[in-house]
Amino acid sequence: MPNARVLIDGPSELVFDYAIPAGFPVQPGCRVRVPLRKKSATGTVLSLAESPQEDFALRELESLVDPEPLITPVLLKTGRWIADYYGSSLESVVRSLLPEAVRTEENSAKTRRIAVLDAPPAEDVLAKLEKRAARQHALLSLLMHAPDRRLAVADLGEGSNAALKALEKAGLLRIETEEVRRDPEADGVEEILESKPLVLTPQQAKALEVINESIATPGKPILLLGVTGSGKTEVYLQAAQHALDLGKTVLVLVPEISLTPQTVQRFKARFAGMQDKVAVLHSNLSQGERFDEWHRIRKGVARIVIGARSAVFAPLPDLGLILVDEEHENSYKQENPPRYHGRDVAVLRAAFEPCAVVLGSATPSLESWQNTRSGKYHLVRLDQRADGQSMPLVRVVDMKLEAMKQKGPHPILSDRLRTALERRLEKGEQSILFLNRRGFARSLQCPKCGHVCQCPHCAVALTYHRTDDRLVCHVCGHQAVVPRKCPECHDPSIVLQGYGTQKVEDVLQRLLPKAKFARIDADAMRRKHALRDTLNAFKAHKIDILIGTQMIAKGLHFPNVTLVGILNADVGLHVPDFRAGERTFQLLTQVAGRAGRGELEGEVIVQTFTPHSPSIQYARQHDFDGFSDQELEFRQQFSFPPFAHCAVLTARSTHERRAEFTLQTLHRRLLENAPPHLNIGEPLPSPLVKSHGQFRFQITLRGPAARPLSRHVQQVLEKTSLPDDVTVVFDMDAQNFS
Ligand SMILES: Nc1ncnc2c1ncn2[C@@H]1O[C@H](COP(=O)(O)OP(=O)(O)OP(=O)(O)O)[C@@H](O)[C@H]1O
Ligand SMILES: [Zn+2]
Ligand SMILES: [Zn+2]
Repeated sequence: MPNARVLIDGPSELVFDYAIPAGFPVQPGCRVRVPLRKKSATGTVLSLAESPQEDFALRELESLVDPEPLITPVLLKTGRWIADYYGSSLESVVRSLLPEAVRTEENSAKTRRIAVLDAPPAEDVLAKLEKRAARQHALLSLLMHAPDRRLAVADLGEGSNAALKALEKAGLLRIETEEVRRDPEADGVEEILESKPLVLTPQQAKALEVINESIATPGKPILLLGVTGSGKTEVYLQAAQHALDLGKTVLVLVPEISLTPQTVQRFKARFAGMQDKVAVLHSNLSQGERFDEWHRIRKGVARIVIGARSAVFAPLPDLGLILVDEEHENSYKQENPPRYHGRDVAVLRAAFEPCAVVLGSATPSLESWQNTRSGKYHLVRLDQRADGQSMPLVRVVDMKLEAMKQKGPHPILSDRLRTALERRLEKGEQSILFLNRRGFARSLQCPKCGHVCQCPHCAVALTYHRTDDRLVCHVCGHQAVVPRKCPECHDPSIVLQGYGTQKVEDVLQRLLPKAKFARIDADAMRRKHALRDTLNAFKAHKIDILIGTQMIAKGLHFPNVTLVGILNADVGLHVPDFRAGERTFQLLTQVAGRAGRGELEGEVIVQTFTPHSPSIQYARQHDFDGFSDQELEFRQQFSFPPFAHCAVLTARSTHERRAEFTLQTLHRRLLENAPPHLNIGEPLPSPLVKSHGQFRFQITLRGPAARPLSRHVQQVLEKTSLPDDVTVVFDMDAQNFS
């Protein structure tokens, strides 16, 4: 007799085996009620298996919570693959498959009572009631004229209960219970106008045809490489419509819901006619809303689901199409267990379903690109802008020369960019200024001794925030007062180095006093709806110049923007990560792509201290092929992805020595019986040596095949007992090397 292995709900990750009573239709993925100590609890069946020891009697399952398994067989299969590939516990995977809100019973469906009139009452009954029971008569008349002859009891007024009871007893009406959807959009202030499909360009039509064929007969994953403004979104919309027309459902993944308001908006607008069939899964849904949306999806009521990474597990039945927008974004990689890559899981799920899957980007990841070269993926290109506009002209300004000219080490604005901004103001056109923030914040440095104010917990420079005159750590949030003199040498002339978006805004305000500015960065966008409001104001041309960080690089479309300035293009190049060049190329191409998206021609000005770096030069020429050719050569030469799988093993502890020692032990064991061609790096301090009060050491592993690498590390971890105060993290296909 097999037993059921059950993951008990609750934070403690308990897993127990239970005997299955005869005739109980239990399957993996079922929700069950089980005895636990002296109480009963709920949980999820992970698997059915013979227990190794038969000598003690297992307790029996009490009951099934839902008659059918909540986790579909395809998702359970996907989950097992994730657990194996990424070296995560199956429990952590099940937690992703069934969100907390769905597993907790308190969130059970919300219901309300409805009075239903199946048929209008006979004339004489009505007449009698009119004389003897005015209240009952009034209720019946109300119901007779209500839509579908149904009314919520709560809407009938306080004093109606007795009358309702009497009518129900007399068999004149029924009271039934109905589920109420906790609708996250219910208080929606946004009015959505339905958009109509556009007539496609020949390239778009060809792309749509390939996708539609794949919806009918799922085959290889499709990589849609379309330059910025080529109309990828329109292709997604029409492909989604096609899948719906065939009675199938659609899953749309975006990098982050809050950062892609325009993409989400366009899906809402196109499917405005069936708004109750669209589910948008954001991170700020209440538990009740999440519960309801999940069940609407599971039952097939919601036909299109839009969400970030974790929506890849949305339990859509009859899935016909998965769209992964901006597939190159590293926010698809989950940085907590299970550390899966949402795009890769989407491809896998599509193979299991089977259904069509489309990965779209203007700057595909080199992993996906290499998959088209090796024939694993099908490549479809859109190499022209949909509105026939040319790609914007990109000029590169050497800031070393500018620094000499302006006689200061950190010029913010070159003469060329300033003149260009002025010209736009005169013509009533809009501009976007982009500031690359990675590793380049505003820090406090002593000009005499060079001391930099650092976070005591993270060993990174603290950033100055003017609004509250404080120093803040951008890793852990630690705050400190601004010193009036250098803590090291007591010199009072301690000064600010570098600049942030605030500084840029101040300088510009001085140089261009007539212009209206707005800032988009994590600080300015903390207020709810701040991003949406600012973007709307920009669209309505209440703002001339928008200044922002990474947050403005994605999917924005403003026809009146003719100038994009990139203030410090090369900052991201100087980080210890083999993808630094790729990231810089992607960012520059995406940001440059915001210019010239309307009738007017666009111009891009890139300020850099390293004007000849390949990432900048290829981005300047909009040359993805050129960039990827030379970058792939470098990757192949040094055995980096996509020619190898790369993983990071990190040990963290508040005790520096213990973290280091643990990692050295693991390193020794990894070297024993290693699979062939596995490259095991030396144990080293992580680039971010200390974070949140913990010291960090790491080993980078590279190997030609994923499974042998992942299994080898898992085997070593299983047979090594770790000290309690050391945490070891295994990150397969790591995206983050800090
Ligand atoms: N067939 C078409 N005819 C006319 N206009 C179109 C067509 N397809 C798309 N457009 C318009 O072209 C503009 C750019 O399209 P869209 O934003 O879909 O491009 P994209 O490839 O998704 O861009 P990005 O990757 O830069 O976000 C939009 O205003 C869109 O409405
Ligand atoms: Zn810190
Ligand atoms: Zn000093």
